[in-house]
Amino acid sequence: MYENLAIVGATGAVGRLIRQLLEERKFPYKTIKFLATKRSAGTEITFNGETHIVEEMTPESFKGIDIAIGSTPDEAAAEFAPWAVAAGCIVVDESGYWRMKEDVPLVVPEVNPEAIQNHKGIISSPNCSTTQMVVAMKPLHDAAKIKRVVVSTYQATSGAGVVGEEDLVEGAKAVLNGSDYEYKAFKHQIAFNLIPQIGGPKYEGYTSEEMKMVYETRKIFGDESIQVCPTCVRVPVTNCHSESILVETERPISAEEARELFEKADGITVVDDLGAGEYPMPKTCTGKNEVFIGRIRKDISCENGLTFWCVSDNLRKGAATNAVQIAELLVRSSAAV
Ligand SMILES: NC(=O)C1=CN([C@@H]2O[C@H](COP(=O)(O)OP(=O)(O)OC[C@H]3O[C@@H](n4cnc5c(N)ncnc54)[C@H](OP(=O)(O)O)[C@@H]3O)[C@@H](O)[C@H]2O)C=CC1
Ligand SMILES: N[C@@H](CC(=O)OP(=O)(O)O)C(=O)O
Repeated sequence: MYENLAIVGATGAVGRLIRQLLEERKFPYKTIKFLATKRSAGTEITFNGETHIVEEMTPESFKGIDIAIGSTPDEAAAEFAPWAVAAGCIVVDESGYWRMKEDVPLVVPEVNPEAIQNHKGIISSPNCSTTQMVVAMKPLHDAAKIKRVVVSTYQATSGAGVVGEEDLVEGAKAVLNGSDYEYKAFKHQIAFNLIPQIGGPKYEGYTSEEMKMVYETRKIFGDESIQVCPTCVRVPVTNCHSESILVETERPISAEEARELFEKADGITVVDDLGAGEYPMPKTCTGKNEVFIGRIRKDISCENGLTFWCVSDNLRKGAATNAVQIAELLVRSSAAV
């Protein structure tokens, strides 16, 4: 039984939502502790009506813990996961640090739930832009094998954590007031602007965020032949990542067939009526756990192409919801033993 939980990075943008989701989904537990850095140690958190005090994470924090859900920066994840595993705990990690390591399953429950069985103590949750894209790809890939994907992202500022959210709001106020504001999460002004760079240079002019979409997609589908060409852009939207996705499949898929496949798929909601002005938008998808799809249409430039618009809450399905779903899979698998 997995009944003793630790939430690592409990005070961050993703950590706050993990707490909320565990409450919303009535996640079963006996004990729970909330960990962060010295900066937040001592902060009071109310969880399921009880007051908890945030503790500073140390190697001893994981004694007696069965599952730790981590949403910390990469460096902290690199440090704490081995401590937790040594203490006999299973780590569900949100950071980028463990995702591509051998022996670490990279799991999206709607796509490859079976992969959790191969864990050796650490299970990773993918990058937020990758997660919503692979949920959308799954029914099309099953039906007609996706050979190639061209994706452009429109990523919200909450993707850069609590500081990213503040930068947009405070930066916009500064522009409107004519005052100065020093951006903390972004290299350029994000208010009333777009930034076509997320992450540092990584490969052949692509950024680290873009290459995560390439490598993680292949690992999740267990298919190294899938070609992905991404462009990741930061936009002045507080929450929800949007993506324009074009897939090329082995056999042609009509818009009608794609709509049916999406409608039947786990974790997808179709909102698609161009005439009525209905399609997913960040404003309507924020606070929801699904991946929303609209603007489904044939690629008029290519016989086997299909294109659509995809929006999802990056802090929920892109991070916290996916991690909590993985923890739920673990709990279900332990109950089945
Ligand atoms: N935001 C998003 O859309 C997504 C984020 N992720 C990943 O999730 C992780 C967290 O992101 P996010 O919530 O946005 O980031 P935030 O900066 O908002 O929060 C970071 C959290 O980690 C804690 N932390 C930092 N260093 C340590 C440490 N050494 N030991 C213990 N706790 C530490 C912080 O504690 P303190 O309050 O004390 O500083 C805080 O609770 C990152 O790896 C990110 O890449 C993944 C998918 C999507
Ligand atoms: N980099 C993403 C969010 C994120 O944290 O991704 P990752 O977990 O891969 O570092 C964004 O800024 O929108």
